[in-house]
Amino acid sequence: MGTLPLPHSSGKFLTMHKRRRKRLTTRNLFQDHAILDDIHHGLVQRILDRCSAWAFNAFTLETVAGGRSLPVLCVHLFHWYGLLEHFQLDVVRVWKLFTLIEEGYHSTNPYHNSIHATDVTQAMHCFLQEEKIRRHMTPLEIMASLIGAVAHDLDHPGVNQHFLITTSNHLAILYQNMSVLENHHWRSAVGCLLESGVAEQLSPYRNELEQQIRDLILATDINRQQEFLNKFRKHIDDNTLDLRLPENRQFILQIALKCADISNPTRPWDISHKWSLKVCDEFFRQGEFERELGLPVTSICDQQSTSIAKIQVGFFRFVVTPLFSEWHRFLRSTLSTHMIETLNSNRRRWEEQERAEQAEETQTELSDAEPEISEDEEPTKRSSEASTSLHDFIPPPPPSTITARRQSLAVPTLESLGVRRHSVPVHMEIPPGSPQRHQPVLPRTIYRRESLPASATIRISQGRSPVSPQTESRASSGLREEDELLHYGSQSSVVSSGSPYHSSEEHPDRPLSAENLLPEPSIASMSSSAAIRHLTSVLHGATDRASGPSKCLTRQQTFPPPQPFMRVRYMSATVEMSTCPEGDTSSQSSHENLSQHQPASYTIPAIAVLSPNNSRPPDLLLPGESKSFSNNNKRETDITGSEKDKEKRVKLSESSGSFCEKENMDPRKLQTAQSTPRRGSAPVSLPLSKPESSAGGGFSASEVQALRRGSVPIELVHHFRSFDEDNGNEQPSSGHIRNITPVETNRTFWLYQRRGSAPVDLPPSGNRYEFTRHTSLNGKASRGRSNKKQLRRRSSGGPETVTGEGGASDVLARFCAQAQLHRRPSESPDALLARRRGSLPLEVLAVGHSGNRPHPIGNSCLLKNGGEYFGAEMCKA
Ligand SMILES: Nc1ncnc2c1ncn2[C@@H]1O[C@@H]2COP(=O)(O)O[C@H]2[C@H]1O
Ligand SMILES: [Zn+2]
Repeated sequence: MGTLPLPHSSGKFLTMHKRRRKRLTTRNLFQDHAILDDIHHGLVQRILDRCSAWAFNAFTLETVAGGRSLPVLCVHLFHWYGLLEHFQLDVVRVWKLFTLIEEGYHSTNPYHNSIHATDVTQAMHCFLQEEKIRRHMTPLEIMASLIGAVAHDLDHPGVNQHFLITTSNHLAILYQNMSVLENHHWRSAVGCLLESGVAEQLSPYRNELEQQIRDLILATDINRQQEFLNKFRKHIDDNTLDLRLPENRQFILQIALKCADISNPTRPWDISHKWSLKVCDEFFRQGEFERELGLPVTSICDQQSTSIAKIQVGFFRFVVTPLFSEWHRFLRSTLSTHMIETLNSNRRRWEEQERAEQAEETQTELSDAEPEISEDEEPTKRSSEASTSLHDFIPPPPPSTITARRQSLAVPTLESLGVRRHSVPVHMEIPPGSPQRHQPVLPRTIYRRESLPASATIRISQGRSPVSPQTESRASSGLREEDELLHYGSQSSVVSSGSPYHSSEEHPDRPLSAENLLPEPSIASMSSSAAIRHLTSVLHGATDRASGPSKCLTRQQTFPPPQPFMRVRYMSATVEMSTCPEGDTSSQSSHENLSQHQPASYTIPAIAVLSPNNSRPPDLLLPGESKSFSNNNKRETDITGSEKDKEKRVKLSESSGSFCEKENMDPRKLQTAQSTPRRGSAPVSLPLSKPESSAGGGFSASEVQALRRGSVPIELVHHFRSFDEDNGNEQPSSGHIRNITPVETNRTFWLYQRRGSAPVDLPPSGNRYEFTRHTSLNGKASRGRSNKKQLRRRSSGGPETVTGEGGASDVLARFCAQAQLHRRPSESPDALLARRRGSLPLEVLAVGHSGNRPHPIGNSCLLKNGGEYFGAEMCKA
């Protein structure tokens, strides 16, 4: 057997440090004047005001927040719960934390992107508001829940654990095939906490916080569904969930996050449907990767043999309904009743669609001449016809899994070494040099054969290959060989010595490489063996040290350091900030390593400059009377503390100088820009002449149209109409849009110039530009990037662009009117132009701009207004 010149493990693992970054939001608009704003402040506020409603639409928030729904929602919630005040957190660091998390999501994933994180976090927030839960939770638990929810899929590569194991991805090796993704998500979350400096501010609580986040994120491993469900059922049966006990609270939060993670089927149909399409898009994309790699295609990822409706019916039936039934049994609330009803109604719609598809298929089959099916083809055909089964979603654990389940990062046992699963199909005997390696030479059945322990390999290869009579009959009943084989340990972990294909060190020529086939090298490329050793030692070292959260593991330690310029975008002032304040000497070598790449100092986002005071608005405090909150917390609400704080932040802002406008620019151009500061979101080529006087000293509509770039996507109008209808509000939507609470002009942040939204290198406005969506089905658009200058949306698959035709001008006019509202009376048009309003005076939106008073924990305000939770039917009822 010759050696195959395959790309071996020197590939870069492009995860958080080097993925394509979100770009500035620029929407598609085929009009002479660019009239789109990054952020629609009033709309953002309006959505945030209703973010406790189950009808929440994360896609809409993503659109109106200019692709920043994640930090906008999270900072808002942190403030709303009073966590900033309670833990004396610097809002700048908190903003940075959520920005890092947002950046850590792959915007190219159709489903596992930052909008999913926003959605899950909002669902978690709704659950935290449930009376049964709310009254027991401590601030630390609330904070852990929010961070756990928002980071629960951080740096998700858009393929599942099975794919990572099959392609011997270094993460699978690092985490020994156990909750591979979930382990990675929580380690990445810890990295963000450290890098943002929030961990430093939380040092008294850090161990506990990290532990809670870990428990929460690891619980989202869908492979552990049955384990949690059984335990949950038993608790409810025995009535043993006394939430005064911390361990019970932790367990309920785990269940809550699991529910939040798969709550999309319980959302109103239009939202739920959209999520269904997105998740299937991602499944099918993985199926394409598998096919390209010549791997057996995972059944639910095989677009040729299944359908979206089939997947949904299976998922609703086998995964969501069992969990939500128990969740409802536990909560017995209006919300849980509503969720179950919506789930059932959505499920009926998918079942209907599935029936229609089947009827169509039958008709086609009847009208076509039936081709003869050979014996060999039979199983494939049958399996493709079979409906989705439980094990397509949740592989059954091996018998010993529940009791002997290995903790993440546990040292492998001899037994586990003995049962290592090969990462190639056991029947696949393709010589290393063969060009067939990269071709789908296997008969395209859905049988997975790659995950066998050595013993099983032998047994099966000696038997009637590839399908035993038993499995054949299972296949015809919708179950597959893989279901059987999974009992050999799909969850059994592995570190590997036995496998000829395992270690990149011993076998640099990998039998299969995804690296050169996949458009996103982040999915499949491998770390070098040295890197793996290093990573493992860092992680194991960290675990061993504290048998808990690591003190000094930063993202830079886990992966190569971020390129410095990537951070600059978010910065305007520079402060010295140690990434590892504890200075744990045991990890010094890693730090030394890193320091070579790391910039000596960290910077803080422009918001410190934009609004020095908004980190602690006086009206948004956690209620002192909350009993649970007084536990183990040293709240300082005295004036001295506040003053000190203010001073500290003002200092930060002073040091920032005039950099505040430049976070959206290519840092290489910063210097030039300093002398010619940008002036907001108008296209740079737009002549900024002073308009003729108009009535009331403002702009005429056409002038404003020429000057503003903002507009609102048409579908937002529909959204607000339907949102209000859903919530039993009869006011027409146009009225709502006109009545959006205007930004209060006396707010501090209006004193600051807005941050621009037009990329500085935008070509002159006379040209027509090509705008592209960031993602498309199967990410193809993003793969075939041309050299042309393209403006990409920052958001990933949020609701779409607006063309500015027809109704858009109407909407625009209203927004122009709003623009006038925002003016200060004495302000000249030039001053208006000079003021920059876009790019998120971030928490300003979420915090400073809040029209409503908060609903702190312990306050039953939201529950009183129960209609806010639900859609129209509930309200009417
Ligand atoms: N509507 C859906 N249809 C099918 N699978 C889903 C759906 N929603 C979520 N999932 C799956 O459930 C998993 C829950 O954990 P993840 O978010 O990691 O990945 C999710 C998807 O794989
Ligand atoms: Zn998820």
